[in-house]
Amino acid sequence: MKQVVIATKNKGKAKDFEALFTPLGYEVVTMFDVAPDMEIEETGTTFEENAVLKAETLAQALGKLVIADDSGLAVDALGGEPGVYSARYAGDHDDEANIIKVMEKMNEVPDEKRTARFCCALAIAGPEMESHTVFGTCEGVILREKRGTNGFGYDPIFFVPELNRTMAELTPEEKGAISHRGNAIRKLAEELPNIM
Ligand SMILES: O=c1[nH]c(=O)c2ncn([C@@H]3O[C@H](COP(=O)(O)OP(=O)(O)OP(=O)(O)O)[C@@H](O)[C@H]3O)c2[nH]1
Ligand SMILES: [Mg+2]
Repeated sequence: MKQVVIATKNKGKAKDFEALFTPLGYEVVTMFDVAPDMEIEETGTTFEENAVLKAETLAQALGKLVIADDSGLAVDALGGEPGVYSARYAGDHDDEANIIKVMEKMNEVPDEKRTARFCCALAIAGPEMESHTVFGTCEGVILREKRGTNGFGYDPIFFVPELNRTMAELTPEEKGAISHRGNAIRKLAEELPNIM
């Protein structure tokens, strides 16, 4: 089976990528498989910078084509927070603490001002190419309580108006069809013939 290497250690992301790449005939390989001991510090201030950092670091180590994802939640009423700090907003990769922090900060924010978007920068890097990034978003509204158990991160409080469900109430396939990650992957697929 053809493989696609994703520079991630996030199992939720890996599942999202599997839902998107398996139908195309690709096996998703992550850092757990190819570089379990590697730690890549995310020192960038934008999603794009961090995605390139992750993709180039792993591509260089493996001598292979690699895709990386840097993503997060941008809440309008919080001036775009948690943004690039989404994974470490309250506790490091503590989804529950991160959700509680967002909900507490938004306690006084009325329903019509609770708009937000998920953002995803994907970078593709390899030994014989210039790195390239694409960006995908998904618009939604932050709820006052959690709904659903699928997905990861902030999915249970991210309501998608068109589907009348939270991200955590969608199957991986349904999420992929509308998510920031799915939108970014579709853009990358469109641009691939021009960049390689
Ligand atoms: O509810 C969510 N549904 C999503 O679809 C989603 N995508 C991103 N996020 C949040 O943003 C952080 C990314 O930070 P991030 O790009 O640095 O990834 P990460 O540190 O988790 O893994 P890695 O890929 O860096 O190894 C994640 O941890 C989450 O908190 C999401 N939350
Ligand atoms: Mg990270």
